[in-house]
Amino acid sequence: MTTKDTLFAAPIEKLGDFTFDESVAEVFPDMIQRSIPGYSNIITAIGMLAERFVTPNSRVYDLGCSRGAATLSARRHIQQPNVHIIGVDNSLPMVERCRQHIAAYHSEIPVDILCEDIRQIPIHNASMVILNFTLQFLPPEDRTALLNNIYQGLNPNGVLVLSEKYRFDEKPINDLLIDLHHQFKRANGYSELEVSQKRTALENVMRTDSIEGQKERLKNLGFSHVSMWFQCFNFGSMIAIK
Ligand SMILES: Nc1ncnc2c1ncn2[C@@H]1O[C@H](C[S@+](CC[C@H]([NH3+])C(=O)[O-])CC(=O)[O-])[C@@H](O)[C@H]1O
Ligand SMILES: O=C(O)C(=O)Cc1ccccc1
Repeated sequence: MTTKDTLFAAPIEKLGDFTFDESVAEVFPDMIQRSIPGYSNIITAIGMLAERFVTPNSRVYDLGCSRGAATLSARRHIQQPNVHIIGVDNSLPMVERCRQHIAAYHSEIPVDILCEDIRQIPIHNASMVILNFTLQFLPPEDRTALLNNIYQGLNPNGVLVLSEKYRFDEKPINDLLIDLHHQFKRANGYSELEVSQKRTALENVMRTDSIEGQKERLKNLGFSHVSMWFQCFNFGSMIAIK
């Protein structure tokens, strides 16, 4: 059912920028599980947070939903009536697989998966918004506007779950955490070549923020409570409550 990620296993002569194309969408569950430390714990916790924060008659947005792992975790745990989940991703190969995956599980809670840019969609009546490793792929200059749109669309006490790869201002710490992440990937079966080719492919498309900068931005937008709830190496997830 899941295809193994070998996309960077052979030497690639002209290494282009990483994109969420057909080949990435096909191997994505294996790729993300072997690449992001704590990924499955974060998916589980998104379900737990949905159970607590999602209110009756409200919406849940999963922005950059890929194949729908966070959407499904949230949907499994929501107990409230009249909730609608909206997943958004601008990669059609992801969206097609996401729709199939979601249709395979029965639930009373409706889910719409939109193939759109998350910078273009209206957000209203949200009790929960999920950005699980998506904001890091937006151009840095577009991030604050999206977070503000989310803030405006959240109901009082609504929650944003924001998971990201982070950079650290102290060089010895940054180097150490990047190195530990690469060791984690090696332990999950990626070769030195796979790690280094993917790192190069991601260089231009994934520009990381600092934890402090992210927290400050969320506070400045008006969020009442902001906290990291998970960190492993240079990956982490925070909650921001309106
Ligand atoms: N501007 C954009 N508009 C819409 N989608 C976008 C945009 N930019 C990137 N994406 C989409 O954001 C997703 C990021 S992956 C999220 C994992 C998922 N949340 C998970 O919980 O499994 C994270 C990763 O690969 O590290 C991809 O599917 C992109 O197509
Ligand atoms: O693989 C990496 O090095 C990452 O930083 C995480 C990741 C996971 C899936 C797609 C793109 C980046």
